[in-house]
Amino acid sequence: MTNRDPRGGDALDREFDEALALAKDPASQGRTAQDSASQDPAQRPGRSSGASGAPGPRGPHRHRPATPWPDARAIAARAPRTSRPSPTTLDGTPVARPLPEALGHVLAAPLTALTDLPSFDTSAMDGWALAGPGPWRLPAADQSVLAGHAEADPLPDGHAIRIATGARVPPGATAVLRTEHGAATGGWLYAAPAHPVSPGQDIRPRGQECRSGDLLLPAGAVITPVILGLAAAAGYDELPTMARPRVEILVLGDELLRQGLPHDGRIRDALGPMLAPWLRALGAEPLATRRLADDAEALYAAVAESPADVVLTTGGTAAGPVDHVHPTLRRLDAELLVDGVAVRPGHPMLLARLAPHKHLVGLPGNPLAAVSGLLTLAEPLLRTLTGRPAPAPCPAPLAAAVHGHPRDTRLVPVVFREDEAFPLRFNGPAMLRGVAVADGLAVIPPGGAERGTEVEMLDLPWSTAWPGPQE
Ligand SMILES: Nc1nc2c(c(=O)[nH]1)N[C@H]1C(S)=C(S)[C@@H](COP(=O)(O)OP(=O)(O)OC[C@H]3O[C@@H](n4cnc5c(N)ncnc54)[C@H](O)[C@@H]3O)O[C@H]1N2
Ligand code: MOO
Repeated sequence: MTNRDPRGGDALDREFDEALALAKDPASQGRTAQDSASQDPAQRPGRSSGASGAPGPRGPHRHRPATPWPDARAIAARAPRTSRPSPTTLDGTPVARPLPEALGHVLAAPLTALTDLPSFDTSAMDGWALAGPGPWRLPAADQSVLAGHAEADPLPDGHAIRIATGARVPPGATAVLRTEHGAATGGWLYAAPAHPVSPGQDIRPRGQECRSGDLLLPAGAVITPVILGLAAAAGYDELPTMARPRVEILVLGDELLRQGLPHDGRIRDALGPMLAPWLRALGAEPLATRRLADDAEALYAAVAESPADVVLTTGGTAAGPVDHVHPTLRRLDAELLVDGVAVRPGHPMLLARLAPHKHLVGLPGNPLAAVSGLLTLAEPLLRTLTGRPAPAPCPAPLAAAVHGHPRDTRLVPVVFREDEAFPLRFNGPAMLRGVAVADGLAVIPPGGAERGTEVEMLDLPWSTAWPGPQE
């Protein structure tokens, strides 16, 4: 929202530089934001969650005590658990989806095999099914056992018959001889001397991969194309999936244009196009992306009336004259679970409970700060709501030293090359240029990290399937 304090993202950099200077000043060493706030009662919270100890939505922002970044993520991941009857689906009922529609959803129940796989003894190669030691007598007519046909007649000892890959092996057959390893002459089949036949060779026995009832996948697996294939092979026509949390995106700001070039102090909305597909990749169902003017009443009505499980706002989180998110939350008597996070960029981000089953994530307006809020608060919240497991930590060594903030965690876009994470330029709070080419975001602890230090990495979810049509 442009018509307020014009500090914006550059102010962060100034604040950051000031903070670095402060950190070098021995007189200020060790004085934290928490300390500053505890000396100033005006900074203390209004209504806030006991879970987080996060401050309320009042007061200026510069020295507001912020929730440490790891705690903020943990609070977001826990938030739905305290208010939902079941951790599996939004109302506890799985949604059955036909296989073609199940891609990218989360399995709501373990996937158990409905059949043996293979479901019959099958030939692994094109060649001959044979019984006992050779040579083997071939049928008078040119007969073959083909895939997809009923079981062939039993094969007597000393006999062979042509067989195709995937065909049912006739009863009595003891092995399959590959076409290239045998010779048929004068009604007899001979194995090449270099390829003597061993019992069971090139027969896939029934149940080799699984028996009916075997556990193939646990509940909580994200359904990939391969899982669709496995489920079909195992006899499924539809899969039980978790209900997806519905998300409504409210993009705030009079200055935002939906098309064309920036002009007259107005800029393009960079978040509207990004958020719905990103949220879909995180397993949510975006209901709508609404652009709202800087109007307190419009925001109040939109949040109060939203049918979504999660309302996601962008902009308006700070302390400017048209930053309406905090006043709106106060008016709705929302419970602030996180109000400001000790992370750069993105520190004004917030998480509130509007009702037992309805949460609001407030992302800052600066685009990289919004990405930071998405990964810090929306991702763990949606992970719990969708029943997805927490990603396994995958730290990587930094290919270069990264300056840290004295108190706050930093999230820095990186690319991976030869097992090292290379920090990218263009990582300012208002910039998407770095993160657009990034493989992930490095989590830089307060104080920074030297070259070679292993730091946590946040994955970008582009490898995840995208359920449903794109907006
Ligand atoms: N007095 C203070 N001012 C600010 C603080 C603070 O602590 N005290 N924090 C700064 C930080 S850090 C950030 S981040 C921003 C967050 O501001 P808001 O969430 O209120 O966002 P806006 O003011 O609406 O916008 C900030 C900036 O981002 C641009 N913007 C907004 N929406 C979009 C969009 N959809 N696409 C592209 N760009 C967008 C907007 O034009 C502004 O330039 O507050 C600082 N101020
Ligand atoms: O500067 Mo703010 O950190 O962009 O979140």
